Amino acid sequence: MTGDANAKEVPCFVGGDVRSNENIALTALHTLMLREHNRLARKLSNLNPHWDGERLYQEARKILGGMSQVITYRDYLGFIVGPDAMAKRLSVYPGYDSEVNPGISNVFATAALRFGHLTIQPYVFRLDKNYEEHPDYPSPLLHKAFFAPWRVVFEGGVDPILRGLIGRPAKLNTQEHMAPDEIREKLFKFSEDLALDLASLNMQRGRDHGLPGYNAWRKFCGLSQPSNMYELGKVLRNYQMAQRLMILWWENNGVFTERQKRSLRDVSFARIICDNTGITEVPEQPFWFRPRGSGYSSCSNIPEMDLSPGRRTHSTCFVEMCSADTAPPSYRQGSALEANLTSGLSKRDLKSNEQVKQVVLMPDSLSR
Ligand code: HEM
Repeated sequence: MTGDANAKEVPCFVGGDVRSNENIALTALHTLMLREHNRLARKLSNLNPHWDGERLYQEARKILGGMSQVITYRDYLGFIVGPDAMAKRLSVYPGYDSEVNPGISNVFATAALRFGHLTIQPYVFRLDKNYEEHPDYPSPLLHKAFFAPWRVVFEGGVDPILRGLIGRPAKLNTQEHMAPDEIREKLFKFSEDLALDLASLNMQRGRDHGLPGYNAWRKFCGLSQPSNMYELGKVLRNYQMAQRLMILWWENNGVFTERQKRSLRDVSFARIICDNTGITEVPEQPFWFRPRGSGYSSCSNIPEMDLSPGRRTHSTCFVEMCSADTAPPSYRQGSALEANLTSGLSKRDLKSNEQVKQVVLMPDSLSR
Protein backbone atom coordinates (compact mmCIF):
# COMPACT_ATOMS: atom_id res chain seq x y z
CA MET A 1 0.00 0.00 0.00
CA THR A 2 1.29 3.47 -0.72
CA GLY A 3 -0.12 6.95 -0.25
CA ASP A 4 1.75 8.46 -3.15
CA ALA A 5 -0.52 9.53 -6.02
CA ASN A 6 2.09 8.50 -8.60
CA ALA A 7 2.64 5.09 -7.07
CA LYS A 8 2.31 2.09 -9.34
CA GLU A 9 1.63 -1.47 -8.30
CA VAL A 10 4.98 -3.22 -8.20
CA PRO A 11 5.56 -6.32 -6.09
CA CYS A 12 8.37 -6.11 -3.57
CA PHE A 13 11.75 -7.42 -4.70
CA VAL A 14 12.62 -10.85 -3.34
CA GLY A 15 15.90 -10.56 -1.49
CA GLY A 16 15.90 -13.17 1.25
CA ASP A 17 14.58 -10.57 3.67
CA VAL A 18 11.71 -8.18 3.08
CA ARG A 19 13.94 -5.39 4.34
CA SER A 20 15.65 -5.30 0.96
CA ASN A 21 12.63 -3.14 0.06
CA GLU A 22 12.67 -1.07 3.22
CA ASN A 23 13.96 1.95 1.36
CA ILE A 24 15.02 2.38 -2.24
CA ALA A 25 18.65 3.05 -1.34
CA LEU A 26 18.82 -0.35 0.33
CA THR A 27 17.09 -1.90 -2.69
CA ALA A 28 19.69 -0.27 -4.92
CA LEU A 29 22.55 -1.79 -2.89
CA HIS A 30 20.92 -5.22 -2.86
CA THR A 31 20.41 -5.00 -6.61
CA LEU A 32 24.04 -3.98 -7.12
CA MET A 33 25.31 -7.00 -5.18
CA LEU A 34 22.86 -9.33 -6.89
CA ARG A 35 24.10 -8.13 -10.28
CA GLU A 36 27.68 -8.63 -9.12
CA HIS A 37 26.81 -12.20 -8.16
CA ASN A 38 25.36 -12.88 -11.59
CA ARG A 39 28.27 -11.16 -13.32
CA LEU A 40 30.70 -13.39 -11.42
CA ALA A 41 28.66 -16.47 -12.27
CA ARG A 42 28.80 -15.60 -16.00
CA LYS A 43 32.57 -15.05 -15.84
CA LEU A 44 33.06 -18.31 -13.97
CA SER A 45 30.92 -20.09 -16.51
CA ASN A 46 33.19 -18.85 -19.31
CA LEU A 47 36.24 -20.02 -17.38
CA ASN A 48 34.71 -23.35 -16.37
CA PRO A 49 32.17 -24.37 -19.03
CA HIS A 50 31.84 -27.82 -17.43
CA TRP A 51 30.41 -26.42 -14.13
CA ASP A 52 26.68 -26.88 -13.65
CA GLY A 53 24.32 -24.19 -12.37
CA GLU A 54 24.58 -25.25 -8.73
CA ARG A 55 28.39 -25.16 -8.77
CA LEU A 56 28.39 -21.75 -10.48
CA TYR A 57 25.95 -20.40 -7.91
CA GLN A 58 27.93 -21.71 -4.93
CA GLU A 59 31.28 -20.48 -6.25
CA ALA A 60 29.95 -17.02 -7.06
CA ARG A 61 28.24 -16.87 -3.68
CA LYS A 62 31.48 -17.82 -1.91
CA ILE A 63 33.42 -15.07 -3.69
CA LEU A 64 30.72 -12.52 -2.94
CA GLY A 65 30.78 -13.46 0.76
CA GLY A 66 34.52 -12.77 0.84
CA MET A 67 34.11 -9.52 -1.11
CA SER A 68 31.51 -8.22 1.26
CA GLN A 69 33.80 -8.88 4.26
CA VAL A 70 36.79 -7.20 2.60
CA ILE A 71 34.74 -4.13 1.74
CA THR A 72 33.04 -3.91 5.14
CA TYR A 73 36.19 -4.37 7.22
CA ARG A 74 38.77 -2.65 5.05
CA ASP A 75 36.77 0.19 3.50
CA TYR A 76 33.78 0.97 5.73
CA LEU A 77 34.59 0.21 9.36
CA GLY A 78 37.68 2.40 9.46
CA PHE A 79 35.46 5.44 8.99
CA ILE A 80 33.22 4.34 11.84
CA VAL A 81 35.62 3.18 14.55
CA GLY A 82 38.69 5.24 13.59
CA PRO A 83 42.30 4.20 12.88
CA ASP A 84 43.24 3.34 16.50
CA ALA A 85 40.47 0.78 16.95
CA MET A 86 41.21 -0.58 13.49
CA ALA A 87 44.89 -1.03 14.34
CA LYS A 88 44.17 -2.54 17.75
CA ARG A 89 41.33 -4.88 16.94
CA LEU A 90 40.79 -5.24 13.23
CA SER A 91 44.17 -5.16 11.56
CA VAL A 92 45.36 -8.64 10.59
CA TYR A 93 43.17 -11.75 10.71
CA PRO A 94 44.71 -13.84 13.48
CA GLY A 95 43.28 -17.15 12.23
CA TYR A 96 40.36 -19.22 13.44
CA ASP A 97 40.05 -19.43 17.21
CA SER A 98 37.52 -21.95 18.46
CA GLU A 99 37.48 -20.16 21.83
CA VAL A 100 35.99 -17.00 20.34
CA ASN A 101 32.22 -16.76 20.46
CA PRO A 102 31.20 -15.44 17.03
CA GLY A 103 27.73 -14.36 18.26
CA ILE A 104 26.87 -10.69 18.12
CA SER A 105 26.39 -9.21 21.57
CA ASN A 106 22.92 -8.09 22.49
CA VAL A 107 23.96 -4.49 23.01
CA PHE A 108 25.66 -4.35 19.62
CA ALA A 109 22.54 -5.26 17.65
CA THR A 110 20.07 -3.53 19.90
CA ALA A 111 21.91 -0.28 20.48
CA ALA A 112 25.46 0.18 19.20
CA LEU A 113 25.03 -0.59 15.51
CA ARG A 114 21.83 1.41 15.46
CA PHE A 115 24.08 4.48 15.59
CA GLY A 116 23.48 4.31 11.84
CA HIS A 117 19.98 5.62 12.41
CA LEU A 118 21.50 8.99 13.31
CA THR A 119 23.27 9.17 9.96
CA ILE A 120 20.06 8.94 7.96
CA GLN A 121 19.30 11.88 5.70
CA PRO A 122 15.67 13.00 5.36
CA TYR A 123 15.94 12.54 1.56
CA VAL A 124 17.04 9.70 -0.69
CA PHE A 125 19.23 11.65 -3.07
CA ARG A 126 19.00 10.90 -6.78
CA LEU A 127 21.69 12.38 -9.00
CA ASP A 128 22.26 12.51 -12.75
CA LYS A 129 25.46 11.51 -14.51
CA ASN A 130 27.07 14.81 -13.53
CA TYR A 131 26.29 14.10 -9.89
CA GLU A 132 23.76 16.90 -9.80
CA GLU A 133 20.14 16.70 -8.67
CA HIS A 134 18.37 14.51 -11.22
CA PRO A 135 16.14 16.64 -13.50
CA ASP A 136 13.65 13.84 -14.19
CA TYR A 137 13.68 11.99 -10.88
CA PRO A 138 14.09 14.47 -8.02
CA SER A 139 15.19 13.21 -4.61
CA PRO A 140 12.13 11.99 -2.67
CA LEU A 141 11.63 12.56 1.03
CA LEU A 142 12.64 9.40 2.85
CA HIS A 143 9.12 8.48 3.91
CA LYS A 144 8.14 8.41 0.24
CA ALA A 145 10.93 5.93 -0.41
CA PHE A 146 9.98 3.30 2.19
CA PHE A 147 8.77 0.06 0.60
CA ALA A 148 8.46 1.77 -2.78
CA PRO A 149 10.03 -0.67 -5.29
CA TRP A 150 8.05 1.07 -8.04
CA ARG A 151 10.41 4.03 -7.75
CA VAL A 152 13.30 1.77 -8.74
CA VAL A 153 11.40 0.16 -11.58
CA PHE A 154 9.79 3.28 -13.08
CA GLU A 155 12.04 6.11 -11.95
CA GLY A 156 15.41 5.62 -13.51
CA GLY A 157 16.58 2.37 -11.90
CA VAL A 158 19.36 2.13 -9.36
CA ASP A 159 21.99 4.41 -10.96
CA PRO A 160 20.61 7.78 -9.77
CA ILE A 161 20.15 6.34 -6.26
CA LEU A 162 23.66 4.89 -6.08
CA ARG A 163 25.09 8.21 -7.29
CA GLY A 164 23.07 9.86 -4.50
CA LEU A 165 24.56 7.50 -1.89
CA ILE A 166 28.17 8.13 -2.93
CA GLY A 167 27.79 11.73 -4.08
CA ARG A 168 26.12 13.17 -0.99
CA PRO A 169 27.28 12.97 2.64
CA ALA A 170 25.56 11.11 5.48
CA LYS A 171 23.76 13.36 7.94
CA LEU A 172 25.99 15.03 10.50
CA ASN A 173 25.14 13.79 13.97
CA THR A 174 24.82 16.64 16.49
CA GLN A 175 22.71 17.16 19.62
CA GLU A 176 20.54 19.58 17.70
CA HIS A 177 20.07 17.29 14.73
CA MET A 178 19.58 13.70 15.73
CA ALA A 179 16.78 11.71 14.11
CA PRO A 180 14.90 13.66 11.41
CA ASP A 181 11.10 13.60 11.42
CA GLU A 182 11.17 11.36 8.36
CA ILE A 183 12.10 8.47 10.69
CA ARG A 184 10.60 9.87 13.91
CA GLU A 185 7.16 10.82 12.69
CA LYS A 186 6.78 9.16 9.30
CA LEU A 187 8.51 5.77 9.49
CA PHE A 188 6.71 3.45 7.06
CA LYS A 189 3.91 5.99 6.80
CA PHE A 190 2.48 4.51 3.62
CA SER A 191 2.91 0.83 4.41
CA GLU A 192 1.75 0.77 8.05
CA ASP A 193 -1.66 1.82 9.29
CA LEU A 194 0.02 4.31 11.58
CA ALA A 195 3.44 5.82 11.06
CA LEU A 196 6.13 4.62 13.47
CA ASP A 197 8.93 6.36 15.34
CA LEU A 198 12.34 4.75 14.96
CA ALA A 199 13.93 6.56 17.92
CA SER A 200 11.18 5.26 20.20
CA LEU A 201 11.44 1.77 18.72
CA ASN A 202 15.16 1.77 19.43
CA MET A 203 14.67 2.80 23.04
CA GLN A 204 11.83 0.39 23.64
CA ARG A 205 13.79 -2.42 21.99
CA GLY A 206 16.64 -1.66 24.41
CA ARG A 207 14.21 -2.19 27.27
CA ASP A 208 12.80 -5.36 25.70
CA HIS A 209 16.33 -6.71 25.56
CA GLY A 210 17.14 -5.64 29.12
CA LEU A 211 20.06 -3.43 28.14
CA PRO A 212 21.71 -1.70 31.08
CA GLY A 213 21.25 2.08 31.24
CA TYR A 214 23.32 5.09 30.29
CA ASN A 215 25.57 5.14 33.35
CA ALA A 216 26.33 1.43 33.14
CA TRP A 217 27.73 1.95 29.66
CA ARG A 218 29.66 5.03 30.69
CA LYS A 219 31.24 2.93 33.44
CA PHE A 220 32.00 0.15 30.96
CA CYS A 221 33.82 2.73 28.82
CA GLY A 222 35.79 4.05 31.82
CA LEU A 223 33.81 7.30 31.98
CA SER A 224 32.24 9.08 34.96
CA GLN A 225 28.69 8.28 36.06
CA PRO A 226 26.73 11.50 36.51
CA SER A 227 24.40 11.33 39.49
CA ASN A 228 22.63 14.68 39.36
CA MET A 229 21.40 17.25 36.90
CA TYR A 230 24.58 19.33 37.12
CA GLU A 231 26.88 16.37 36.45
CA LEU A 232 24.68 15.12 33.63
CA GLY A 233 24.64 18.59 32.07
CA LYS A 234 28.42 18.65 32.30
CA VAL A 235 28.95 15.33 30.48
CA LEU A 236 26.32 16.17 27.87
CA ARG A 237 27.75 19.69 27.60
CA ASN A 238 24.12 20.72 27.60
CA TYR A 239 22.44 21.70 30.87
CA GLN A 240 19.07 22.37 29.27
CA MET A 241 18.93 18.84 27.92
CA ALA A 242 20.02 17.39 31.26
CA GLN A 243 17.18 19.28 32.93
CA ARG A 244 14.66 17.98 30.45
CA LEU A 245 15.87 14.42 30.94
CA MET A 246 15.66 14.59 34.69
CA ILE A 247 11.96 15.42 34.82
CA LEU A 248 10.72 12.49 32.79
CA TRP A 249 9.03 10.32 35.27
CA TRP A 250 5.67 11.11 36.43
CA GLU A 251 6.43 11.41 40.15
CA ASN A 252 9.38 13.76 39.69
CA ASN A 253 9.07 17.34 40.85
CA GLY A 254 7.86 19.68 38.17
CA VAL A 255 5.87 17.13 36.17
CA PHE A 256 2.62 17.20 38.20
CA THR A 257 1.61 19.29 41.19
CA GLU A 258 1.09 17.49 44.51
CA ARG A 259 -2.69 17.71 44.02
CA GLN A 260 -2.42 16.23 40.57
CA LYS A 261 -0.25 13.39 41.88
CA ARG A 262 -2.81 12.60 44.58
CA SER A 263 -5.52 12.57 41.97
CA LEU A 264 -3.47 10.31 39.69
CA ARG A 265 -2.92 7.83 42.50
CA ASP A 266 -6.71 7.33 42.59
CA VAL A 267 -6.73 6.07 39.03
CA SER A 268 -8.04 2.52 38.56
CA PHE A 269 -8.12 0.13 35.65
CA ALA A 270 -11.68 -0.76 36.58
CA ARG A 271 -12.71 2.88 36.11
CA ILE A 272 -10.94 3.06 32.75
CA ILE A 273 -12.98 0.06 31.58
CA CYS A 274 -16.16 1.73 32.84
CA ASP A 275 -15.33 5.03 31.15
CA ASN A 276 -14.45 3.62 27.77
CA THR A 277 -16.71 0.63 27.13
CA GLY A 278 -20.33 -0.40 27.47
CA ILE A 279 -19.43 -2.55 30.52
CA THR A 280 -21.34 -1.45 33.62
CA GLU A 281 -20.13 -3.89 36.24
CA VAL A 282 -16.49 -4.79 36.85
CA PRO A 283 -14.25 -6.41 39.47
CA GLU A 284 -12.79 -3.65 41.65
CA GLN A 285 -9.43 -5.39 41.25
CA PRO A 286 -9.44 -6.56 37.64
CA PHE A 287 -6.07 -8.34 37.97
CA TRP A 288 -7.37 -10.63 40.71
CA PHE A 289 -9.64 -13.20 39.13
CA ARG A 290 -12.85 -13.98 40.92
CA PRO A 291 -16.17 -15.18 39.56
CA ARG A 292 -18.88 -12.61 39.22
CA GLY A 293 -20.41 -11.76 42.60
CA SER A 294 -18.40 -10.61 45.55
CA GLY A 295 -15.69 -8.10 44.55
CA TYR A 296 -17.67 -6.86 41.55
CA SER A 297 -18.99 -3.31 41.57
CA SER A 298 -21.33 -1.31 39.51
CA CYS A 299 -19.43 1.37 37.59
CA SER A 300 -21.45 4.02 39.36
CA ASN A 301 -19.68 3.04 42.61
CA ILE A 302 -16.16 3.26 41.25
CA PRO A 303 -14.64 6.69 41.82
CA GLU A 304 -13.62 8.77 38.84
CA MET A 305 -10.26 10.41 38.66
CA ASP A 306 -10.48 14.02 39.78
CA LEU A 307 -9.31 16.19 36.88
CA SER A 308 -10.00 19.48 38.62
CA PRO A 309 -6.36 19.93 39.71
CA GLY A 310 -5.69 20.30 36.01
CA ARG A 311 -7.73 23.45 35.57
CA ARG A 312 -5.88 25.90 33.36
CA THR A 313 -5.43 28.49 36.06
CA HIS A 314 -2.54 26.36 37.36
CA SER A 315 0.93 26.86 36.02
CA THR A 316 1.12 23.09 35.46
CA CYS A 317 -1.83 21.20 34.09
CA PHE A 318 -3.00 17.86 32.83
CA VAL A 319 -2.07 17.48 29.22
CA GLU A 320 -5.55 17.40 27.79
CA MET A 321 -6.27 20.79 29.29
CA CYS A 322 -3.05 22.46 28.31
CA SER A 323 -2.34 24.84 25.55
CA ALA A 324 1.22 24.73 24.29
CA ASP A 325 2.28 27.82 26.22
CA THR A 326 0.90 26.73 29.59
CA ALA A 327 2.09 23.14 29.42
CA PRO A 328 5.13 22.29 31.52
CA PRO A 329 8.19 21.48 29.44
CA SER A 330 7.77 17.76 30.00
CA TYR A 331 4.47 17.84 28.14
CA ARG A 332 5.47 20.28 25.47
CA GLN A 333 8.14 17.82 24.52
CA GLY A 334 5.91 14.77 24.73
CA SER A 335 7.15 11.23 24.91
CA ALA A 336 10.05 12.04 22.62
CA LEU A 337 11.72 13.69 25.61
CA GLU A 338 12.77 10.27 26.69
CA ALA A 339 14.56 9.84 23.41
CA ASN A 340 16.96 12.50 24.58
CA LEU A 341 18.57 10.15 27.02
CA THR A 342 20.08 8.16 24.22
CA SER A 343 19.68 10.27 21.15
CA GLY A 344 19.61 13.87 22.35
CA LEU A 345 16.83 15.10 20.12
CA SER A 346 16.58 18.81 19.74
CA LYS A 347 13.70 20.84 21.09
CA ARG A 348 12.57 21.60 17.58
CA ASP A 349 12.45 17.87 16.80
CA LEU A 350 10.09 17.30 19.68
CA LYS A 351 6.36 17.18 19.32
CA SER A 352 4.56 20.25 20.63
CA ASN A 353 1.42 19.82 22.64
CA GLU A 354 -0.56 21.50 19.88
CA GLN A 355 0.36 18.66 17.59
CA VAL A 356 -0.87 15.93 19.93
CA LYS A 357 -3.89 14.47 18.21
CA GLN A 358 -6.64 12.46 19.81
CA VAL A 359 -6.89 8.92 18.51
CA VAL A 360 -10.47 7.74 18.29
CA LEU A 361 -10.67 3.99 18.81
CA MET A 362 -14.22 3.61 20.02
CA PRO A 363 -17.33 3.18 17.92
CA ASP A 364 -19.60 6.22 18.30
CA SER A 365 -22.20 4.22 20.14
CA LEU A 366 -19.81 3.62 23.00
CA SER A 367 -18.20 7.03 23.32
CA ARG A 368 -19.65 9.26 25.97
C1 HEM B 1 16.53 4.56 5.99
C2 HEM B 1 17.36 3.90 6.77
C3 HEM B 1 16.93 2.97 7.91
C4 HEM B 1 15.70 2.67 8.36
C5 HEM B 1 14.34 3.18 7.88
C6 HEM B 1 15.88 1.72 9.45
C7 HEM B 1 14.85 1.15 10.17
C8 HEM B 1 15.01 0.17 11.11
C9 HEM B 1 13.93 -0.48 11.80
C10 HEM B 1 12.45 -0.18 11.63
C11 HEM B 1 14.48 -1.39 12.64
C12 HEM B 1 13.74 -2.29 13.61
C13 HEM B 1 13.47 -1.47 14.85
C14 HEM B 1 12.87 -2.28 16.00
O1 HEM B 1 11.69 -2.64 15.88
O2 HEM B 1 13.57 -2.51 16.99
C15 HEM B 1 15.91 -1.31 12.49
C16 HEM B 1 16.81 -2.10 13.16
C17 HEM B 1 18.17 -1.97 13.04
N1 HEM B 1 18.85 -1.05 12.28
FE1 HEM B 1 18.04 0.25 11.00
N2 HEM B 1 17.21 1.50 9.63
C18 HEM B 1 17.88 2.24 8.71
C19 HEM B 1 19.26 2.33 8.56
C20 HEM B 1 20.17 1.70 9.37
C21 HEM B 1 21.60 1.89 9.30
C22 HEM B 1 22.30 2.85 8.31
C23 HEM B 1 22.16 1.07 10.23
C24 HEM B 1 23.61 0.85 10.59
C25 HEM B 1 24.63 1.33 9.94
C26 HEM B 1 21.07 0.37 10.89
C27 HEM B 1 21.22 -0.56 11.88
C28 HEM B 1 20.19 -1.28 12.45
C29 HEM B 1 20.39 -2.38 13.37
C30 HEM B 1 21.72 -2.96 13.82
C31 HEM B 1 19.12 -2.83 13.74
C32 HEM B 1 18.79 -4.03 14.63
C33 HEM B 1 18.65 -5.23 13.74
C34 HEM B 1 18.31 -6.49 14.51
O3 HEM B 1 18.84 -6.70 15.61
O4 HEM B 1 17.49 -7.27 14.00
N3 HEM B 1 19.88 0.78 10.34
N4 HEM B 1 16.21 -0.35 11.54
